[in-house]
Amino acid sequence: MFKFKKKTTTELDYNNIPKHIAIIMDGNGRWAQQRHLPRIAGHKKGMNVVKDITKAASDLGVKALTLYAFSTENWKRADQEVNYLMDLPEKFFSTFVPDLVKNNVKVNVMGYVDQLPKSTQNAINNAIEDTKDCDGMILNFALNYGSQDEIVTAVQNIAKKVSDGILNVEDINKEVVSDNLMTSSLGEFANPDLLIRTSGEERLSNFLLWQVAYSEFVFDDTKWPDYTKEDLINCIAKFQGRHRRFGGL
Ligand SMILES: Cc1cc(N2CCCCCC2)n2ncc(-c3ccc(F)cc3)c2n1
Repeated sequence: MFKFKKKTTTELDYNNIPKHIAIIMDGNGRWAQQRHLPRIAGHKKGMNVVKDITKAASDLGVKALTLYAFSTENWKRADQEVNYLMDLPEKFFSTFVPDLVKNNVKVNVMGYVDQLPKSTQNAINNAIEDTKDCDGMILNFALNYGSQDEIVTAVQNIAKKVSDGILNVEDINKEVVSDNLMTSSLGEFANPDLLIRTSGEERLSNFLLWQVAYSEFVFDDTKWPDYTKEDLINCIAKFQGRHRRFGGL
């Protein structure tokens, strides 16, 4: 049931650290279930792993780290679990903002934030304000996010610009679409170089569908609550071990 990991030291090429890493932090519920704990115990442990991996990624020189924290589909879960999850951003920032500032990490949140509880929105806005002058790694939380909704919203915004005479139909291209996605605030780091999904599932689950067109995917069997800096390094090593092509030879 519990796999003991062989300690290995992996050498990374620090000239080829993926600039933007996106992570689907999966396996929290199953981690708790295997230990006969309530699901929220997995989320609680998972939040502490977010802190560890944020620090690890920043130390490794990652420029942007996107974490899939809550999808638009997660509202279907039990009320008790959703209520607990909605408190996590506040809990995270109440203890971690000083560390983020110390590590020069800038907070960004993408998703339909206006649909979240006001207390959650306030915690997010305060953290964004407190870290706005940080110019190190961007910690980008996907919260109440869904890629298909994101694309529909982008199409609606572009159509409005055309009807308002701001944009001509023939001027709509890939850059215009990208500029209207929620990741546009990440600038040159909008598209992940590496997408990691933990706990062995090999699905995108409506995450960054447009942005991952040329990303490398690494699926790690480790459940998120057990994920460590060593696991992140191993995933980056797999990324570095692949010959990356952008559609060319
Ligand atoms: C809903 C949710 C769940 C959540 N889990 C812990 C990580 C595993 C995935 C599920 C549970 N975490 N962890 C951190 C946040 C968070 C989100 C936004 C923000 F601005 C600051 C922190 C979070 N949010």
